Amino acid sequence: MRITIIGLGLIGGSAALAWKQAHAEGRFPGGSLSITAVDTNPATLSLALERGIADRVTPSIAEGVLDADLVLLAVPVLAMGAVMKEVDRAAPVDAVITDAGSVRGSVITAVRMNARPERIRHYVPLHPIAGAEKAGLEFATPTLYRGATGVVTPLPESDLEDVALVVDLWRAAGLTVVEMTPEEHDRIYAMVSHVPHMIAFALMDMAVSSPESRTALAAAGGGFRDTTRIAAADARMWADITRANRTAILDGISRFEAALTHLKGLVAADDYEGYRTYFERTAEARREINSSLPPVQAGKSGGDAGKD
Ligand SMILES: NC(=O)C1=CN([C@@H]2O[C@H](COP(=O)(O)OP(=O)(O)OC[C@H]3O[C@@H](n4cnc5c(N)ncnc54)[C@H](O)[C@@H]3O)[C@@H](O)[C@H]2O)C=CC1
Ligand SMILES: O=C(O)C(=O)Cc1ccc(O)cc1
Repeated sequence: MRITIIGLGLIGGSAALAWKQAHAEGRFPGGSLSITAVDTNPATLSLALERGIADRVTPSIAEGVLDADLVLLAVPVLAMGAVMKEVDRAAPVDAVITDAGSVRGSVITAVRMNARPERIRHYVPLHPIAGAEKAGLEFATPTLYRGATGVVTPLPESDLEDVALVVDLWRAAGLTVVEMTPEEHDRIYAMVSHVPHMIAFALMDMAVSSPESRTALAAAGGGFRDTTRIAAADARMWADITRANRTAILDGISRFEAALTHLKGLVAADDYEGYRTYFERTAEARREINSSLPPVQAGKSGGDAGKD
């Protein structure tokens, strides 16, 4: 199988490494494997060749997708439409297209607007819920996806064989795949990923705005570090996600404000029983995440998308 990855950063590079490893271990579902990398950053392409992450590299999308069986779009979400336009012009008409973007609704719309209608049958969006606060190929690792969840959001037109192929490929990289509708995906990831990032950014802003910030940050313990780790994430990526999922993020921020206002009220009233009960409830909910339940089979569209 000839895979072309457009955007060989943390996500695209880790996918390449994971698939190469699966292939070396005889677990790659697509038979033979050859990876072509396309990236606008020449240093990334040099590194990809130097480390054997890709077999071929090119800055040209047209050249990179010419004979592709499958194309993975792993560029920032607001770049997906422009990239798809170039892919559409040059890729074989039956090439499977998938994208790893963090937002579904607006990315799917951008892909639809920039591809001929018959291509959409071969388009299978799948968002790996694995990453880090570090961007770029230098941080890519073959184990990034191991044990993580992936969310596939097939379109009404999606070819079922293509859906199964994309799911199998990501499973070989280590993901457990669940299925959601795009709307469900964007609401849920606003709540468990996008808004938590907004809160981490705001928490950092609060800390650095304090006159005592230097002393405070140097003296902060694990709790502050844990809750703000993701504030170090890539600014361009998060600006793109914010615009692309703005409505759901605004709704999530409002719900967070309501939760914080409720807690503030308990503290203001010094309602000891009230806030103790509140902490008990949230602690119990948080501990449940640790009890290693299988990934949530979200959505009425239903459950585990792949076949076992
Ligand atoms: N970083 C994370 O934790 C996660 C990110 N994602 C999504 O995956 C996608 C990629 O994110 P990362 O790999 O983290 O970013 P990254 O910044 O590490 O990599 C993006 C790569 O795309 C290249 N690029 C940008 N525009 C391009 C274009 N027009 N044509 C070709 N190459 C281009 C950049 O040079 C860079 O190498 C984004 O859509 C992001 O929302 C999904 C899951 C997790
Ligand atoms: O750094 C972390 O813990 C993350 O949560 C990474 C992440 C960022 C964006 C996504 O779309 C999915 C995962």
